[in-house]
Amino acid sequence: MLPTLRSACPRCHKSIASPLAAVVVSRGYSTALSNHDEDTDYSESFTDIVGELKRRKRKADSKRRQYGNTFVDHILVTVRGGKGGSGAAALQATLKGAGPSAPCGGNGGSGGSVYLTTSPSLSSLTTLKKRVIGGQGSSGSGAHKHGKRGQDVMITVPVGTIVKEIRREGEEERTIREEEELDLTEDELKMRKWKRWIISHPSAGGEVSFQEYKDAEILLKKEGRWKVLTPTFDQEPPIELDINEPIKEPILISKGGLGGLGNPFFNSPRIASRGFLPPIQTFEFELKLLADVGLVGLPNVGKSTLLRGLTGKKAEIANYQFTTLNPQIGVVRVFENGKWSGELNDGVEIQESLLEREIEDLSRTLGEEFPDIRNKVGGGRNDNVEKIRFTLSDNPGLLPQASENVGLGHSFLRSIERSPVLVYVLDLSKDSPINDLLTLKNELESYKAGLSDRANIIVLNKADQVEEQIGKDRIKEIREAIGEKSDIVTLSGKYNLGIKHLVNLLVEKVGTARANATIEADEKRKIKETNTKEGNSFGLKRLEV
Ligand SMILES: Nc1nc2c(ncn2[C@@H]2O[C@H](COP(=O)(O)OP(=O)(O)OP(=O)(O)O)[C@@H](O)[C@H]2O)c(=O)[nH]1
Ligand SMILES: [Mg+2]
Repeated sequence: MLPTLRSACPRCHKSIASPLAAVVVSRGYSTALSNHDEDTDYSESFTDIVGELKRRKRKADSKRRQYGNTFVDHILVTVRGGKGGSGAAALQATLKGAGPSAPCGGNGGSGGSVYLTTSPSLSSLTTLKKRVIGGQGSSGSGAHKHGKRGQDVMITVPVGTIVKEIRREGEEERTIREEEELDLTEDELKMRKWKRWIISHPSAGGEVSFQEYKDAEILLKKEGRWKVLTPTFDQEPPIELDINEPIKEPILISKGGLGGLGNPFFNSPRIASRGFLPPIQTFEFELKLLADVGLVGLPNVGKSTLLRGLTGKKAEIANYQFTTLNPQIGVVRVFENGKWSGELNDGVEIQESLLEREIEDLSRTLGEEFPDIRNKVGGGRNDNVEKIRFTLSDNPGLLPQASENVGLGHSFLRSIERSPVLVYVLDLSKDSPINDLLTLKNELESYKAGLSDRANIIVLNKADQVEEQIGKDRIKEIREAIGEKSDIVTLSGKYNLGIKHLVNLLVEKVGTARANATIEADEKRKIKETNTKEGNSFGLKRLEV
């Protein structure tokens, strides 16, 4: 049953029973509105929407052809803070014969740093660049003008990302290593090093002398500005972060280099120093989605619709395969009165997202309030006391041979593997949902032994589209194939029917999974404590001698 929502035609502003009807008109199905002007062509005003539909379908198709390159859950990123700008060796302009001009070179600006933060809108590492470099500080110039600071750069990741620094190498070490192969004299090596860190202006008074360089080095060392080697992992442990909750203050992972000093700082006006080049760090980013419940199903069976019905989160829904390209996580809040966060008013249909957007666009055009498609639980917010809250991930559709990395393949299986409760979602309106179930089981099992049994809730969706007897036969067939060990829930995600039973089952399974996890963690802690007492903190028992 479609909801009856009041709206009006965008052209003539005549009242139409439902905005859905207006959309139907827009697509040329004018028979649906027989009492409306027949010679009016409404289709033009919606061509952009139809175009958008085509564009999205093309996008989904091309993503599918890329065989899973869209969901990135593991990536190596090289990061470097920005280089500091150089100091300037400038002299103040003086009148002819007025004596020596004073040094007036400004300092270089320091380089921008690289920070890490989280965003709730991300559910993949796709947006990460492979190289991230802080902005370079600009050089100082005459008249004591200091250079500008380089721009900071932010790396944004989803919650659930593990970040590990796996390599760190400074420019200085690399140069020293290369020089070792050149067979240079000590003086030559010294001169090369000075030239790396000091800018000299030999224009007036011939070459800059050894002594001038030496003095500059002593001064820079005194100021802590002489380039020291990058600390190794033993000296300064690598950065390791397990991001389980949103980051409040961005975390610094790579500091920008200090700017160089201008010539007023040195004994010789012909000398200034260069800005620092921070070391290159390689980070490994891995996304582990932290959902209590994972939905597993072939494409287009209604997983995203179910996520919406359970969580109220606006997941992408459309009637073509691979609408969902990245896992989506929503929070299911279940209240003491039996309601849950995504629960809708009775009879309200969960729309395909495009259709929903059309309705909202129409309301916007007409300056009306948005139709209340996503009603929240109950009227008053304080009516409900929360009983349990858990997360649920809607995953991209699984394809046969996913375990051999076909479709979104391994990356997606890796993420569902982490959910302690798995739910198979099948389309009951298809001829043989049992075959789909066997395909899913087979893929999970081939990926990891025992994983297929973890999914012990089977959701048979789209029950509204099946004749009663045919539906019963299909359910019977599935029950016979799987035995009594799994729960079967027949429902219609789209029309919000039968979901309550699923919510109750999920509450029970998530509760059990959490209790088991607590027991396991307790046991591990106890073993660790015993081992620490008896042996050492690495869990190795001390041998009796
Ligand atoms: N009749 C009916 N249609 C449904 C039901 N659930 C979902 N649909 C429709 O099925 C189509 C696919 O739904 P989605 O929720 O996008 O399916 P999905 O499994 O997330 O698809 P992918 O993201 O491509 O894997 C949409 O047109 C939904 O409106 C249902 O219970 N009954
Ligand atoms: Mg989907």
